[in-house]
Amino acid sequence: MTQRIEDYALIGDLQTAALVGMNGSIDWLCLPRFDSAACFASLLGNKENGHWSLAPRGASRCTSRRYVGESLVLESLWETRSGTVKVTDFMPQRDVAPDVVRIVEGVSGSVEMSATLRLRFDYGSIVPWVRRTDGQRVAVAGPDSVWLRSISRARPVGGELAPNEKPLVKTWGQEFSTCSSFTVGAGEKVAFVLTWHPSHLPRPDLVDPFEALEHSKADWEEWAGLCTYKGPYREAVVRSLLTLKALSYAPTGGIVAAPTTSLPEELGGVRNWDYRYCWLRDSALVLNALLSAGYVDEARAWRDWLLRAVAGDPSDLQIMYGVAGERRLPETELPWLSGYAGSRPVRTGNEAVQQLQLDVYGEVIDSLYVAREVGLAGQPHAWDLQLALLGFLESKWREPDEGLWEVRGPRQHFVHSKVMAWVAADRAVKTLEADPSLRGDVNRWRTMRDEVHREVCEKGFDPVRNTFTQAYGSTELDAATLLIPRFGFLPPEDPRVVGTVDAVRAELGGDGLVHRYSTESSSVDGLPGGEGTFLVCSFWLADALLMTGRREEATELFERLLALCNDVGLLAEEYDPAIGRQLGNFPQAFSHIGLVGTALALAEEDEAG
Ligand SMILES: OC[C@H]1O[C@H](O[C@H]2O[C@H](CO)[C@@H](O)[C@H](O)[C@H]2O)[C@H](O)[C@@H](O)[C@@H]1O
Repeated sequence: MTQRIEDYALIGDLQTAALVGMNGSIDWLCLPRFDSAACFASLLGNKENGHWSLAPRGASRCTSRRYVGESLVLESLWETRSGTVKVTDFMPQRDVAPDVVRIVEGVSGSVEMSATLRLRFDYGSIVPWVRRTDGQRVAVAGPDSVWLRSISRARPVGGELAPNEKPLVKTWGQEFSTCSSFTVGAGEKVAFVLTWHPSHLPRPDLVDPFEALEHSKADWEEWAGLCTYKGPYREAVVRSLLTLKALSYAPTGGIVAAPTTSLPEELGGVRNWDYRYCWLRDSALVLNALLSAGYVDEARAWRDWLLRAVAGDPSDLQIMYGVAGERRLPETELPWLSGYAGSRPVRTGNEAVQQLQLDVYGEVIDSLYVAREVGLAGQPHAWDLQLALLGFLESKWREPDEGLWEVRGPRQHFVHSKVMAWVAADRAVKTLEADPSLRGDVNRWRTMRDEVHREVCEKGFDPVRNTFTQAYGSTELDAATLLIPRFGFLPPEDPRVVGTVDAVRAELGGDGLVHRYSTESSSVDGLPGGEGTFLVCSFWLADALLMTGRREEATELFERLLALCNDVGLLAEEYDPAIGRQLGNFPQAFSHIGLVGTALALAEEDEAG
């Protein structure tokens, strides 16, 4: 595909999401859930793998676009020689069936529009059987059916328009696609509604696109209005929060790491992973970000999702689950897709599900601790769960693991994993100290906390270079060690913290941003090739600079990162400064969590004087 990753904008309905390009093409859409097979997969291949384009005839890129207010309703403006049109794209919050609505509105003059709907089920591999019924087009293949309907509406502009003057949408089949053409004048509107439905069920109820638009705007605006953050960079913060909300799966409270799979971490490379699942780590951090902006309902929904997902023996805890808590996420490759910019393989599922990542215990226990601190009423079994997780961690923390970066090389004693084991024990101690009525032996967790601390400082710190290392006995560095002061493992003014911040910046820096670790040798992650700078790590660097008293540098870095957001405020996982492009899955929760965290930290510092 020729579109850059940052040329896409996100629309979604809290169960799945679509990517709309600046060229007017929806190139990614999985129905009915985030992790369902895509029916538009040209993002990871070519036009034949499914897309839905809608643009003025002959135009290749919209003039400008924006989200309407604080919503996920996308408005693209197309100025052409003959006139101007506005295209509004959104997914109404779901009643039963998922819909994608596209409304074309004439702004001035008269514009000839053309549209091509090429549905290819099962990630671009299955051409459906398309027929016309009840004035609609329906595409059917196996379990899937998709209905397409167009509705025209003329609005009087300086005079009455007779019904037969409504824009006429001509639709025809061509090359196993549905094509349309029509002309819109000022004030006229043409809406398309695409609806997915299980193919064995009768035709779904139809939504009114114009009413749905008003509801969608109102729903998103109402949600955004609950944000308690009023400080600087509010617009970027709210956009990030809306994006995080859009990554949550409303029926269960699960939160996906990103709505895409296999957007590459290196153009043409193999680091292409499926992020349409709920990582405990990513979700716990999303939760903290939402809580910090006043969103307690989401925290409750995720806490309840967590309790259901991890129910059972703590030794069976997985580092990620499906959106409804599914445990099997087998990794496979889709050989028929050529990959984004030729980056193969395209994968679905994620083998990292099998890994031991000790940090997740710390992240989960910390987020439940934060939730309790901000007043989320505890559930009796939430504390039982934490005790079970702590018991398991107590028996495991001395073992090597795959760490938060999910390396596919050999297990190591990752410093960040151990620090997060310390966090788990520390939060248990604090919880029991605050509420002695809770079941548990506070001294047991104090002992564990002290032992982990001692070991990390002895084995994970290089006194010669004055920095924490990536793993015990390793000479590699890791940007995750920037989190040491944030989680309270050491105070920010500790010389070992300051030394680590400087060393990470010097050795992992890339044009002012940071890589998560060095990929020069594949011995760490077991993968060939390299990757871009990691955006959440760059936000962590800004946080660490702020905490260590370098406010000006922190602000400068934060503003640099803000400038990397695309035109509608979205960030992928990584950024390659050499080619000036976003890389990796998009939009990624991690990056937006980073943005919210740093903005709020800067504001807090301001307030503190
Ligand atoms: O780099 C190799 C690994 O990359 C992915 O993991 C990354 O994304 C996760 C979801 O945001 C995040 O939790 C993790 O910290 C990141 O390293 C991929 O999912 C892995 O399969 C892969 O081994």
